[in-house]
Amino acid sequence: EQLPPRRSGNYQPSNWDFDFVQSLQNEYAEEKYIKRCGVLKEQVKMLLDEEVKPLSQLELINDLLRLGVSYHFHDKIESILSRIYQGHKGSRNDKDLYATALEFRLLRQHGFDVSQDVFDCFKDGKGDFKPNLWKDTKGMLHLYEASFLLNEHESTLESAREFACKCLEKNLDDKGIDQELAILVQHALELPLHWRMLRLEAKWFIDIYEKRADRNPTLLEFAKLDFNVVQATHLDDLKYTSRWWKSTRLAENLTFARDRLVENFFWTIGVIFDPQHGYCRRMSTKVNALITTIDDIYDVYGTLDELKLFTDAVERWDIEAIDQLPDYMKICYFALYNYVNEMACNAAEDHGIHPIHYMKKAWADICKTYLQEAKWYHSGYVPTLQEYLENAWISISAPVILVHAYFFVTKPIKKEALVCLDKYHNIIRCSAMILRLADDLGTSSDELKRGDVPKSIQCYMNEAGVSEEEAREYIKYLIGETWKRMNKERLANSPFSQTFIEIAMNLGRMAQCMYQHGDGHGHSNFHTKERIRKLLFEPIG
Ligand SMILES: CC1(C)[C@@H]2CC[C@@]1(C)[C@@H](OP(=O)([O-])OP(=O)([O-])[O-])C2
Ligand SMILES: [Mg+2]
Ligand SMILES: [Mg+2]
Ligand SMILES: [Mg+2]
Ligand SMILES: [Mg+2]
Ligand SMILES: [Mg+2]
Repeated sequence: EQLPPRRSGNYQPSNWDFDFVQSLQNEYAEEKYIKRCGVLKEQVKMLLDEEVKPLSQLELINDLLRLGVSYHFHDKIESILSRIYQGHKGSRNDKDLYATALEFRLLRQHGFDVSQDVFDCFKDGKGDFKPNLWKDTKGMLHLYEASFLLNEHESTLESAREFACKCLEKNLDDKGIDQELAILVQHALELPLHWRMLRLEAKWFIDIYEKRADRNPTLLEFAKLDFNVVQATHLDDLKYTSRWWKSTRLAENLTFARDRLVENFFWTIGVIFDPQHGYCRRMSTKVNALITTIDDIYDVYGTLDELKLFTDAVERWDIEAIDQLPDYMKICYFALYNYVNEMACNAAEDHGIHPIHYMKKAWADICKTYLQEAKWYHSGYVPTLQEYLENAWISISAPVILVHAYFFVTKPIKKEALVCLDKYHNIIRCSAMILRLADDLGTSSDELKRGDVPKSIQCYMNEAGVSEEEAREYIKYLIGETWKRMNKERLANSPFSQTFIEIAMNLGRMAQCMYQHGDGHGHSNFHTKERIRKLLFEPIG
């Protein structure tokens, strides 16, 4: 019978074509720069050794973190923070607000479970923060940033965030505010440091640091050179994935789907920028590209009957299932089956653990949630927010992304971690929820225009009878609530490595960055193009 007209995502062709990507050059891969970087790194290491005052040590560590070079000194930073943590544990806090907040944030950020009670000395008899603190803009700024490291039920940090927000917004209006501080305050109020994409933050902060009167010239040169050397590594990874994407021929055969190789790679920069993890970026880009294509088959192009066939084929994970599929699905299923099996083989270890079980389960799980959304769409059913989210934290693809990333960065694989992968451990659920909520804030307007399942915003509007503006505020509130749970996961003794936990948290950060100004992925907008140019195509001068 006459097929219903297929929807379209009205997606534009890719901003960057294959030849452009392959033509990109970056001189910072040359030996002379690598050597210079090594010399500067040793000099910066001595800076760390020479600092003896705890506050100076913390300030230097904070600069290293924000400049994006702390990954070079991970062990040294850990030992300095551990000594500070042990030294101040249980003793009465005699530092000013700025030092207290800076120490609290750095310790929590590195997994030290320092208590929120360190802030009690800044509260009055009624338990509120002392009003005379609001003039201390620098202290307020660091209290604000520290408050985002809170776990659930930490009321002191909740009130710290509210108090600091109010004071900082008021101080911004104050003509007398120090201009350098005002820039830091504006940046913080836009998005707290804890939620920011690390590479973008490094690029931004290097510019700020360059203008600081107390900058250390060696550290500045090192930060700029390291940023460029890392960028050269990323460019090699991008070129590899671009050749792979062309070889799949998915973009030319499935023209209804998003052709977003560079954006799919850009996600991996946000997830894991460390130069040594190029393999993870290359493989994760393949996963992202497959997800993007399959997501569009379910969201845009497939009829319900076709989608049931595809879902069944993925659940069976059997190349024979390809015969039951329509031609356009055959191409995609063949690519999924081959590339995932290939990645599983490469990740397989000798002690009899084969990743394919976990990888194919993740794909079956996501396709089932995709099918559920398609059924809701085609029946016109509007789920409650709860019903929608129980399905959508999986359909946003974070479990697929993180299960695969686990095998790309973990050697040897730990058996107890595999159980946590299989049942999607909390750190995966929190990361997925943040990605979902941020994605809906950024993409749901366009998705609804072309036709898609009602997203979290629309489900909440329908259920609570509120305006879109109020629903969006509520979704942002839920992102904040989810971060509290994710912060706790960092401190809990999880079966996962710090690297994997950072990957999960960075996926949430990347989502908030990608969708900060609307849909940065599908209709890659000005901000995404700018960010990709700054991070991937343009060395720091
Ligand atoms: C990498 C991703 C997070 C994943 C594939 C592309 C995305 C940007 C997003 O695409 P979207 O169509 O917005 O997902 P959904 O809303 O259809 O679940 C889902
Ligand atoms: Mg296209
Ligand atoms: Mg592209
Ligand atoms: Mg979609
Ligand atoms: Mg979808
Ligand atoms: Mg979306």
